[in-house]
Amino acid sequence: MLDFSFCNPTRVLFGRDMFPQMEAHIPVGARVLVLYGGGSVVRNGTMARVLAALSHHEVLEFGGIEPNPSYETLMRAVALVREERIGFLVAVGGGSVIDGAKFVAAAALYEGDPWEILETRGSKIRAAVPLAAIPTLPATGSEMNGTAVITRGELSTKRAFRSEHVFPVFAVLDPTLTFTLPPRQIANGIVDAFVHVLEQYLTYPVDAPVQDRFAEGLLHVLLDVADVTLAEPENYDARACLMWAATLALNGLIGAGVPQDWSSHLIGHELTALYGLDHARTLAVVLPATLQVRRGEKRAKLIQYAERVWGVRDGTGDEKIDAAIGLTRAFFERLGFETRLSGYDLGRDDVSALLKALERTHGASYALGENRTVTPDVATAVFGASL
Ligand SMILES: NC(=O)c1ccc[n+]([C@@H]2O[C@H](COP(=O)([O-])OP(=O)(O)OC[C@H]3O[C@@H](n4cnc5c(N)ncnc54)[C@H](O)[C@@H]3O)[C@@H](O)[C@H]2O)c1
Repeated sequence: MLDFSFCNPTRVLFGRDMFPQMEAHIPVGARVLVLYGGGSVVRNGTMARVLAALSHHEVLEFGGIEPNPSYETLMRAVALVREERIGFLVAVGGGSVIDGAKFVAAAALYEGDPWEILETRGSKIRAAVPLAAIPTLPATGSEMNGTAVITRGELSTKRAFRSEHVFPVFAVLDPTLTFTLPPRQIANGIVDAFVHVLEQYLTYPVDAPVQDRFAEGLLHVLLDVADVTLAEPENYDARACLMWAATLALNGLIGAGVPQDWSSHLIGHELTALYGLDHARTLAVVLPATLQVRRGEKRAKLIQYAERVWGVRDGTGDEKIDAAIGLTRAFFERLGFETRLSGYDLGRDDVSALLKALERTHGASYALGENRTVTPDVATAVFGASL
C-alpha cells in the first residue's frame, strides 16, 4: 500500500427526513445563498423544502447554473456573494451546481484573477466561503469531495481544480430527491460512478486489498442496482444504494493509498468542451478504448477485475482481459450509451481537434495517467481505438 494522508471533513445527513437537521450546521446569523440550476428543483418542490429548512437564516437565491457549469455564469454569483456579504452557500442540484458552488466559494475570497484558480488547479486557494451540498443526481461524488470541474465557453476549455477548502461542510443525501430524474441522467450517474471506481482501481497492484475489496464491492453494487433503479425510479432502497455508492466512489476513501489514473476523465473533458457530450457519455467512449490500448500496463489489475467483478474464470490472461473489456462495453451499451466516437458522428477529423485541445489544456508534452505514460502518442492511440 502507498503512503497516504486521508481526511474527509464532510458530514453526511443521509435519508428521507434529514432536511430539518441541516440548519444546526450553518453558522448562526450567516447570510445564505442557495445556488441551483435550470429550475427542476423549483418545479419538483425540492427548493421549497430547502427554504423551509433554512427558516432561521436570511436566504438569497442564484439560479441558472448550467450542466458543465460555466465560468461566466459563476462569476455573476461571485459578484453577488461579495456584494451581499454571503457567509454560507448551499448548492442544490447535480454535480454541475455543486462544482459551481465550490468555484464561487473559492473565487469570492480569492485575491487576484479567479481564472488562476483553474490555471493552478486550486493550489493557490487559501480560503473559501463555507458551503453545503444537496445532490439531486447520484453521480459525481462532488457532495463529499474537494474537486470541481468548470467550463469556460469563450476558451472552449473544461478545467478541474481541487482544494481542501471547498469540501462541503455537510451534504444532505436524500434519495427521494432523485425520483424525478429522467432515465438518461440516472444512467449517466451509474456510469460516472462506475468509471470513478475504475480510475482508482484499474491501475497496477500495490498490495492494497482493503482498497481493492472496497472498489470491487462498489462495482458489484452498481451492477446489481443498475437495472432496478432504472426500471423503478421510486424504489427507495435501490436509489439509496446508488446514491451512497456514487458518493463513496469519489470521496477519497477507495483512492487513498493506491495509484490513480484519471486519464479517461481528462480526455473525456475535451469531448464535452468541444462537442457538448454529457460527462458520463464521454467516459463510456474513452474508457473501453483506454483499457484496450493500455492493457499491458494494466494487465494484472485487468485480470483481477475480470475474475472478481465479472466472474470470468476460464481462459488465458489475454482472454480474460478481452472478456472484461467486452463486458464493460456491453454494460454501458445496455444502459443506452454509445461506446464509440462514430456513435456521435465524430471521426478522424475530429480527433485532431481533440488532440489539440488536450495540448491546450495540459501543455504540448503532457503525460497523464497512473504511470504518466499517456502522452500525445498514447492519446492518439486511445482516440484511434474509440473511432
Ligand atoms: N466534482 C467532482 O468530483 C466531479 C466528478 C465527476 C464529474 N464532475 C462534473 O460534474 C458535472 C456533471 O454532473 P452531473 O452528472 O451530476 O449532472 P449535472 O449536474 O450536469 O445535471 C445534469 C442534468 O440533470 C438535471 N437534474 C439534476 N437533478 C435532477 C432531478 N432530481 N430531477 C430532474 N432533473 C435533474 C440538471 O438540471 C441537468 O440538466 C460535469 O461537469 C462533470 O465534469 C465532477
